[in-house]
This record gives sequence, structure tokens and C-alpha cells, in this order.
Amino acid sequence: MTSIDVHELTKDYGATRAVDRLAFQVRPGRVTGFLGPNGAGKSTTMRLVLGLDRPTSGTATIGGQPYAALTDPLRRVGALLDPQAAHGARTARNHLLALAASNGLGATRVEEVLEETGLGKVGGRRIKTFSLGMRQRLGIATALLGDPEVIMLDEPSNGLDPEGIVWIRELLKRLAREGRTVLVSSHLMNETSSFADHLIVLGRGRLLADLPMREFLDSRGRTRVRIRTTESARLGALLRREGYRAAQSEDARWTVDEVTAEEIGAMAAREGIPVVELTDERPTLEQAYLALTADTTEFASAARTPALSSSTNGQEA
Ligand SMILES: Nc1ncnc2c1ncn2[C@@H]1O[C@H](COP(=O)(O)OP(=O)(O)OP(=O)(O)O)[C@@H](O)[C@H]1O
Repeated sequence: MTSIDVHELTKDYGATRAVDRLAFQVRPGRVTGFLGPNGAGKSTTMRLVLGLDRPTSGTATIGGQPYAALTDPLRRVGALLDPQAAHGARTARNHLLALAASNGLGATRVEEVLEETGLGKVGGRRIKTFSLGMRQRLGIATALLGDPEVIMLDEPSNGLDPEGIVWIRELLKRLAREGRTVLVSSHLMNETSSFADHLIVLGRGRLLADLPMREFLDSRGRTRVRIRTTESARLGALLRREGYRAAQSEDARWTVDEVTAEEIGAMAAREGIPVVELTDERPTLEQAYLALTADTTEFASAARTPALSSSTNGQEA
């Protein structure tokens, strides 16, 4: 099984430190979401792993070897960095056939990836006539061409329509189930939470978090309960009396902080208050992410107020 290992990785562009003593491992068999504000260093890190740029110091290896030392790199690692990179005058099929031929792969594999990415019917069209979503699919087809163990995708959902977004989600999960190492950067938090098992979060080139999605949400977010009753005033009085922090919304629902549905449900039952609706509200990835990265966002708008304001320490490298 092949992992990506980044060790003390640093990259300076003149006076700008894009990546700062970064260390993490991307393991096989799960989808790792790669998050961070604009300019945090995600693309630079991917470029360094793929040998497209040289580190100032430190190492980035795939299965213990730098990318440049891999024999048959297309069969080991598939990547989507820039969907505009393909030559526009070529057809999608010819683009893939040329790549396949120079990497010792057969034409059958080209047809397979065209089908897999939904481009079967448009393989004969010139790439310059493709929409952003179609180019994105072609980029993914290119990444999958060599049936690689390691897959790195930079913003793969970019430009995809809703059907495409569902498709990429299922594809990523399947690739991980097959035991591959899957690293995916994204700015879409809902999307990332739908496919990632593990998260690596960067801020200003540094590692802010490296942990399973579930732990990330539990450690960063606040759990709340939403409860609705036919006796709202009685419930309100009870919550106040018991010292809960609760707020009533317009539709007669109460939101109670730092408590579980079990606890509140049992209390309401004891008091004979009928409960019509009772839900645990888990923190969203967006809330947890904004809380973590609030201090490291280079281009935040002045009006931005993170949904949660817990501190940014803890996982900091
Ligand atoms: N070729 C380059 N020359 C100079 N500076 C660069 C170069 N590439 C990246 N940078 C700088 O390095 C930092 C990290 O950029 P990078 O593109 O890796 O961030 P990112 O996390 O991928 O951002 P985004 O989410 O906006 O794509 C930024 O400050 C960027 O301006």
C-alpha cells in the first residue's frame, strides 16, 4: 500500500513562504480532504509531491520515493491540478490516447476512463469546445488513466453540475474502498464532509489539523439540541429553572446548547411535557473549519464573523 509522506517540507517563493515545515502522511483506504484558505499552500504542496516544483527544504515522497524516482509514474500516481492544461485542438479521446501510448497503456483503457467519467459520447469532440465541467471530467479521466494507487485532485468538483457532484463523491469513496490513497483539495465544505474520512487543514503554509473528520467536528464544534413541544412556555420555564442556555425561535422550537437529545428528552418526559420533535444538531464542517482557520485567513472580508469562535490551538504544529 502506498502513502504520501511529507516531511519538514518548506517552499519559499522569494520572500513568500508558501509551505512552512509541513509534515503529514496521507494513508491508503480513505479519502483525505485537503483544506485551507486561499493561499494556504495546498496547490504548492501538491506540486511539490508531484515533483513539479523543488522544495526549498524537506521531502515529499510517494511510497517512500520522490515522484521523479518512480518508474511508471502514471500507473502509480494520477493527478488533476489544472483542468485547462489539455491541448484544446485535440479531441478528448486523442488527448488520452497520446498519453496512454507514451505510458505503455492500451486504447481499451482510454475507452474505460471516458465511460467512467461520463465522456463516452463526447470523446470525439475537440477539448476547446468543452465546458469547465467537461474539462474537469477529462482531467479526472486523465488522473485515472493509469489505474493508479495514489490519486491527487485539486478542486475536482469545480464547475461540475449537481449530477457531477454526486458522481465525484461516489467515485472518490469507491477509489478509497479499493484501497487507494486519495487526496482531494476543496473549498466546498458540504462537499468535503460528504466524501472525506480524514482531514488535513493548512493555514499560511502550516499544518493546522490532521485528524479524522468525526474527531475534527467533535473537537471544534458545539453540540446543540433542537426541541419542539406543544407546551412551549412550560418547556421554556423548565429550561430556565434547570439552568440551560436555550433560545426560542419563531416557530416555537427551542435550541439548547451543550446538551444531548437524550438528556433533554428524559427531562421533558419526567415533567410530562409532550415532545413533538427532538434532534441532536451536530456542528457542520463549515463551522468547525471557520473556527479553526479564522486567524490564518489571508483574504478574509471585514464583515466575516465565524459561526464558532473557539480558539485555534490544539492541533497546531
Ligand atoms: N509560482 C509562484 N510564485 C510566487 N508565489 C507563489 C507561486 N505559487 C504560489 N505562490 C504563493 O504561495 C502561497 C501559497 O499558494 P497556493 O496556490 O499553494 O495556495 P492554495 O492553498 O492552493 O490556495 P487556493 O485555495 O487559492 O488555490 C500564496 O501566497 C501564493 O501567492
